[in-house]
Amino acid sequence: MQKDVPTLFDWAGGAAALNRLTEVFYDKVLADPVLEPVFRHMSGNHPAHVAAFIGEVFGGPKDYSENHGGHPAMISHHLNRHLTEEQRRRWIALLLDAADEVELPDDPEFRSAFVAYLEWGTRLAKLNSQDGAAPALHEPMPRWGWGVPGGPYVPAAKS
Ligand code: HEM
Repeated sequence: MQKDVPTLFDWAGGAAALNRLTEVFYDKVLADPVLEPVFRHMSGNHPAHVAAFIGEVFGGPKDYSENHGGHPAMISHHLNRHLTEEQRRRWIALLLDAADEVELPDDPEFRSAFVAYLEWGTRLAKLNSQDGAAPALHEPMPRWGWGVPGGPYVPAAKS
């Protein structure tokens, strides 16, 4: 096991990198025929709030919990939105395009953890957006880690 494994937040490049990611992402969203109608009325702070949420999940500062209502607020934003599978998939596809564009780390270990979180989070958002969904609002903030790889890519030492 590696010593001093960075958080996903630090490895991604911290708040500046995640803010760049969501800025580029929501520009794509607003130019996308599938997602534009869903996000047409979002506030100008939406990209920064999503960056803060993901940052906290990835082990960064508790900005979303302390300043934006925490996990219950995030869940509530998705209630009754009736998100479709097509919208969910497009959301992930555009976020991964944005990740490449802003040059988030592309090591297999980081991208594996990143995609695993996005799959989990977007599927929950879709479930919670359907009629009759009754999500537990007081679940703690999720915390995402490296999973099986255990840490970022480390090149093999030359012998
Ligand atoms: C990991 C997955 C996701 C995360 C972490 C996430 C996070 C968030 C957060 C933090 C907010 C509140 C923003 C604010 O405070 O202004 C929000 C709102 C929202 N999210 Fe998500 N979300 C995810 C997936 C999705 C998906 C897949 C969709 C649709 C395809 C979606 C649609 C929305 C909408 C429509 C809002 C409200 C926008 C508005 O205020 O007009 N989310 N999301």
